[in-house]
Amino acid sequence: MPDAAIAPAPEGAVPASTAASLGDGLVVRGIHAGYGEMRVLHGVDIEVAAGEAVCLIGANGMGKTTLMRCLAGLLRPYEGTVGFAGRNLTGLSAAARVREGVALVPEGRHVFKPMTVQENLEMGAYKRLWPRRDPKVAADLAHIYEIFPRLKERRTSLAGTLSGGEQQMLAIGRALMSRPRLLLLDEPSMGLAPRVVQEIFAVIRRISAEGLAILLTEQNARMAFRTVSRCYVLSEGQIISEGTSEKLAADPAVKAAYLGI
Ligand SMILES: Nc1ncnc2c1ncn2[C@@H]1O[C@H](COP(=O)(O)OP(=O)(O)OP(=O)(O)O)[C@@H](O)[C@H]1O
Repeated sequence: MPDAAIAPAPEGAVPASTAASLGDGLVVRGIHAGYGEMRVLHGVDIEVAAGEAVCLIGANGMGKTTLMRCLAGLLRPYEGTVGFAGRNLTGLSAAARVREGVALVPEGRHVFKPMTVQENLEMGAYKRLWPRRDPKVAADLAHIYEIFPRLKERRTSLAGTLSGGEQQMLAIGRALMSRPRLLLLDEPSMGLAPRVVQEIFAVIRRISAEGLAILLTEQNARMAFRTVSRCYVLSEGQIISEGTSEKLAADPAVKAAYLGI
């Protein structure tokens, strides 16, 4: 995982007026990104206001994960800017973005399998454990165990022995331990049974109601519409539609492509 600082952003790349108008939110402008010659994103603009829950809907391979990696600082875009809470994050490393309040729950979970559940959660708070232990870490751990009682039961188990749903809960809990102001969730329903997906989305609704801004990606539009207020539709690396969940859920093209109706 690249952790070194990536190229510094051009001065003032996120216009102050735009950043100010979004207050504490996320402002993404003109992101072009890909992998060498393989161009995936072609000028993506999105916004998430403070405390808002937004979904990026898209089928397989449309570039959702590529955008999330650009937002989290794991992939350097060819062009474009990422602003959050009025600050330009474009040139910052992934670790620096965590310090700015942006946490990613990656696609495929990526929990630390040889470590226990509790050790995984503490890893999410590593910036608060060293050089001096933040006394609030214990209270945050208790809060995560209250949200996910199953993780409390399994706190001494190795993460590699958890089910897929439990690993997803752990990945979310680990991200929350950094006390983010924006949570990026990349396809939290992937590979999970419908009952477990319901459980995960109930938690996402709860943490959203507690005031955390959320940007999630999903192929599962039905569940997303019930969870977020606004959505963007990403197709072949471009935003082709956006609006309230209500509006998009009623759009015949969206229904046909993402709801199978
Ligand atoms: N490391 C990589 N190197 C080269 N191409 C990649 C890499 N990662 C992804 N791609 C390609 O980039 C395109 C977009 O992939 P991305 O993972 O962003 O899509 P996605 O919308 O998240 O889809 P999925 O739901 O399958 O994860 C795909 O064609 C994919 O094959």
